[in-house]
Amino acid sequence: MTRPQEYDCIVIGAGVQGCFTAYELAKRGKKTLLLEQFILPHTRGSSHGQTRIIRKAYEQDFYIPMMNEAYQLWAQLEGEAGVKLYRQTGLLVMGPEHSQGYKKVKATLERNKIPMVLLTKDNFNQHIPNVNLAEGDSALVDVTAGVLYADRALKTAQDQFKKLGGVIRDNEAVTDIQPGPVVTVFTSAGVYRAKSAAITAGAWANKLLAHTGLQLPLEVVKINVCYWKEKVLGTYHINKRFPCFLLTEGEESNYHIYGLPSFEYPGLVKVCYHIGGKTDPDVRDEQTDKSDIDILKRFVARCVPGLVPDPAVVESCMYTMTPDSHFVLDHHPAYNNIVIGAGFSGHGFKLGPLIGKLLCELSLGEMPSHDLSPFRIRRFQGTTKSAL
Ligand SMILES: Cc1cc2nc3c(=O)[nH]c(=O)nc-3n(C[C@H](O)[C@H](O)[C@H](O)COP(=O)(O)OP(=O)(O)OC[C@H]3O[C@@H](n4cnc5c(N)ncnc54)[C@H](O)[C@@H]3O)c2cc1C
Ligand SMILES: O=C(O)[C@@H]1CCCC=N1
Repeated sequence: MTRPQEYDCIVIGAGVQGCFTAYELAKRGKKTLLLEQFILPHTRGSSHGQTRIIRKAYEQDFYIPMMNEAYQLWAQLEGEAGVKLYRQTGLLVMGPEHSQGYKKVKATLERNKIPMVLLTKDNFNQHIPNVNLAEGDSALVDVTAGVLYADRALKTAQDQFKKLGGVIRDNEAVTDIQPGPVVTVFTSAGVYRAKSAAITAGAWANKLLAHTGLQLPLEVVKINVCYWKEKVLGTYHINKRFPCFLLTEGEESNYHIYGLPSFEYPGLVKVCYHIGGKTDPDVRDEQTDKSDIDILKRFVARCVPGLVPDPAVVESCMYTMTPDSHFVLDHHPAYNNIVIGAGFSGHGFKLGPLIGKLLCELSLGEMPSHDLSPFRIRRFQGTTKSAL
């Protein structure tokens, strides 16, 4: 029998969080193995596709220092790799003026002195043509927000990791984890041992954690990623400075609608619903709920009149939700040398480089460089299942 290969750290799952965790560990000189169940690149998890929104418009203050550093880390990676990963578009935030969500986002931006433009009913269409602001809604623009080139970002993180000597083994599913002072990881193709392991398995987190006797209160949902055709080509194009947009709340569940300008597919604008039907990641496509598409059709017809109100393309992606929609970034409660990055709740991409840095710090037993109390497992007291 061949001896297990030895590493400083094994990262399980090569989505955005695993790629950046592995890259940070390699930057710190650690011999690192990144394991991925599918052949890379793939479209079965949560990190695929060409675009993601980056923004500071959050309801909670604690994301602001994290986002400040995330922007710096994205720029640093662009410089190191000589690749463009971010394009500024601004994010239009719309919602009823006195609603909780809208007020909270506006207050967070104001309190933290984030560049922002408040739009009025009268000047709204000068700035944002071809969009109907709903009756009673207010609007603001988070100026530094924009688009991240998601697939390109993943490839860049993987390439930089490999340049630093990191090893990626794809098409190799982890089948068991044996915790201990040295962690042993069994895959479909071999056995590996390391001083520490990072579990960044996205929608499969609980399946992996079951091997360590832990279950987190995570719910996996399938998101229908919808693209809508412009009636006149270019109306909502990124080059015409059409921004990303987000609805905080409003009539008919509008809280959950967001969009990006056209450019990734010619003539198509991405407009999606932030809620999906429950699914199992191994049989994602058995979830066929399309009730979100009816909500989106009505929104598009009413508020984005330059689009055909029927989706031209529908792709699939998954969110892994926590009960409070904040992430899990923590040590395993029973095994300090296993760290967990999970439950990114549909908004973790923009923070990928920082999450990689934080999981790396946790793996190395260092004090994390941001306050991780909102992301601790113990906040779920009573809802985690442990067989330990
Ligand atoms: C439609 C959509 C739109 C989004 N929009 C935004 C946005 O605008 N802005 C933003 O910031 N975020 C956004 N997000 C959220 C963001 O994309 C996710 O939070 C992020 O991609 C999660 O990354 P991850 O690495 O945790 O998961 P994943 O990308 O799913 O990575 C986990 C990996 O682990 C692998 N794996 C699992 N089990 C095993 C195993 N046993 N062995 C080996 N490998 C395994 C999987 O195959 C997978 O590749 C969006 C998500 C979706 C779906
Ligand atoms: O994280 C984000 O910025 C976006 C916003 C809307 C829903 C999904 N992700």
